[in-house]
Amino acid sequence: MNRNLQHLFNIAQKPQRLVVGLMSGTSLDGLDIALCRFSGHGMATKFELLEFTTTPYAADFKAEIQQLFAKKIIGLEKLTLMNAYVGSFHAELILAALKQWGVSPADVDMIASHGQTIYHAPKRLHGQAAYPNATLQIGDGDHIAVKTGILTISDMRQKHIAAGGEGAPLALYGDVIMGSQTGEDRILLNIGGIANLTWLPGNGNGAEIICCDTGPGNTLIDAACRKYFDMPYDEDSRIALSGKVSEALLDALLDNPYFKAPAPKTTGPELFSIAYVEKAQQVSNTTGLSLRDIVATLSAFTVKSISGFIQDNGMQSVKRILISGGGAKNKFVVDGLTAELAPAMISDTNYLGVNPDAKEAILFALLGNEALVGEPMHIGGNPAVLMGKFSFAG
Ligand SMILES: Nc1ncnc2c1ncn2[C@@H]1O[C@H](COP(=O)(O)OP(=O)(O)OP(=O)(O)O)[C@@H](O)[C@H]1O
Ligand SMILES: CC(=O)N[C@H]1[C@@H]2OC[C@@H](O2)[C@@H](O)[C@@H]1O[C@H](C)C(=O)O
Repeated sequence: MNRNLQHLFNIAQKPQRLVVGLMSGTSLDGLDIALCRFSGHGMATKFELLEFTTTPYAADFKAEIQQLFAKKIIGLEKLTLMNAYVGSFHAELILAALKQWGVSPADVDMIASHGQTIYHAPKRLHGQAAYPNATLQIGDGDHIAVKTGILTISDMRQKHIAAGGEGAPLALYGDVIMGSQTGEDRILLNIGGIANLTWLPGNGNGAEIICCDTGPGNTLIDAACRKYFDMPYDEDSRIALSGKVSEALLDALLDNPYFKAPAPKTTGPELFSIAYVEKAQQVSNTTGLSLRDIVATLSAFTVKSISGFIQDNGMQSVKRILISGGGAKNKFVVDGLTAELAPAMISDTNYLGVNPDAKEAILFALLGNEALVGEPMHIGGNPAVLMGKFSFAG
């Protein structure tokens, strides 16, 4: 047997596997690196998070990504260079993390890499009938595999699209495994740049499970903090808590067909950008609003788009909401959700033994494990496919 196939076969036969999961999200705050140990697959998956770190991106790297990020028109040379560069850079960050943890690359069975989303274009956003749903993550897996010497799986979203999905949210497959609880209606809510949630009804009926992007999470709050306060984000919601919500602007922000479209649906900063906010300000005659009131209103927008989705989609019986992602630290948002969705109990995914900051990196490690040893999961009408492309080190 060819040695690469033999290597795959050997790893798939092991009772346990060490997998590094990577996530670099829309917030561009850094690379999340999770070292996990897996056994089993599907609903019988057992995993343990052994190590986790977020390696922050330096300002110049962020600026380079931002030249491409969510932009309709960019330089093709820059894109080509960055595809290779991001893969190679992520490999360096993984090697540094492994060194710090005292783990030899030879002991890691697989890296599962999300890559960096630079453009997300579901049909509802690009609106071009002849073209399918599309999404693009850069940071080629071959560069990670060759530089680290570790088998790498990457580019997970394309198969989801090929099988009829929008390429997201892939959280569905991990949330069903990590969060289902017979007898309790639950929601797993990730508040990253974009917010997404998975509805897990306690009756165990897979056909009723919904996984969907609800709209902006932190992306607009972050963009306003960058633009108006020269700060990367609203730490501990200090700015929002010092401002006042403008109901007129909030109504204008919520007035978009995205919020009325049926689930499942996905979105990104391609739609929810500062331009979106400025247009809503014009429509609602609120261009004179104080900068603090804008941040307060954008924070309320995150709350209302999440709570509105839950109320409009028949999830009012939810007993427990478990939050992950950086938005779990946004007091304004969490308090707002608690008030809107009472009497649901709101906490974070520590309740499940899952570090809320690491959850998405764990998800990609889990999807890699599924691709290697699992079977396609049939959850309602969602694509039932094993996702990702294998890159061999040699
Ligand atoms: N102490 C804090 N107070 C308020 N907000 C915070 C705090 N810490 C982090 N955040 C928010 O969390 C964001 C980072 O979240 P996260 O890492 O989950 O995003 P991401 O993974 O890039 O996004 P996505 O899931 O959309 O890909 C920051 O940009 C900030 O908005
Ligand atoms: C295209 C893309 O990168 N989408 C991200 C983004 O960040 C949050 C939300 O939008 C979600 O749909 C998705 O990521 C998570 C990990 C997912 O697929 O579940």
